[in-house]
Amino acid sequence: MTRTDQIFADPITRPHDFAFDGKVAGVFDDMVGRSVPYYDEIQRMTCELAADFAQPGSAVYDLGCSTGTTLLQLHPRLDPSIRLVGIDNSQAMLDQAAEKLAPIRAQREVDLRLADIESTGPLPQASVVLMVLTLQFVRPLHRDRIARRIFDGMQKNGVLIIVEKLLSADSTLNRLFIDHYYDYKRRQGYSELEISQKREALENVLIPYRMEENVALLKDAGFAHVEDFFRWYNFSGIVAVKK
Ligand SMILES: Nc1ncnc2c1ncn2[C@@H]1O[C@H](C[S@+](CC[C@H]([NH3+])C(=O)[O-])CC(=O)[O-])[C@@H](O)[C@H]1O
Ligand SMILES: O=C(O)C(=O)Cc1ccccc1
Repeated sequence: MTRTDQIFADPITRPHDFAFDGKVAGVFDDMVGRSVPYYDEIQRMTCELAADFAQPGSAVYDLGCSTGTTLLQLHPRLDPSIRLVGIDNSQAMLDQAAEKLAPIRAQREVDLRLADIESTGPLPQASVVLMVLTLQFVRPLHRDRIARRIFDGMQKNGVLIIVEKLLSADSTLNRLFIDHYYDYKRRQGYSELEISQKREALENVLIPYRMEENVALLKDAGFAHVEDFFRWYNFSGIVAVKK
């Protein structure tokens, strides 16, 4: 059961970096639903595309699976021979995911693993790998290696789907996109204090790339075709196909 996000509602006396701890995990579905424009539609599109490319007998990996929202929505669209693997480095998130995914475990193999994406090994039998709002939390130094490792282990005709917050290459547009994004947060009921305290907490941990940097990252890793399938100001969805 998810509660309303009040994490940044009161003044914070000792500022600290944003962490996916127990407090955040308990309100995460409300937080992400009110903080990411078109979150439900992004989930739907991600699941549609994942189902298009998921091959029977293969595995679908969700890196940074959080509370298991994507895996749960994916389940009814996939052949029962397909194994679901959720990876996250927050035990509190995985506890929420285990609860949410319990009902489907009788029908399919679901593996939830506590691991750091920056140091996990190859992902065997992957036809689809998802990173929905996760790559942006990986330290830039590690992003190339992770993309290459995902590509190397992936089956032919497989896909990597990433959803990312973006930086605009143009400073004026960048400011305007962020202004419109904060207007969106206000419409979702977040106060000025909540918006500014969360911005500060995320500053060193959520590091957005420009669209061109993400495309180059995926192409350099080996993906033959890279295409954006979603865009709302500074949020994007990108699908990368291995031929
Ligand atoms: N190095 C890492 N290794 C493993 N997990 C990590 C790492 N860094 C961050 N995470 C995990 O990645 C997730 C990012 S949230 C994903 C939303 C979800 N995909 C959704 O579609 O609802 C995005 C957001 O909150 O904006 C968190 O659960 C972290 O614990
Ligand atoms: O709130 C933000 O600024 C975001 O980019 C989305 C988000 C959602 C949940 C946790 C961290 C960031």
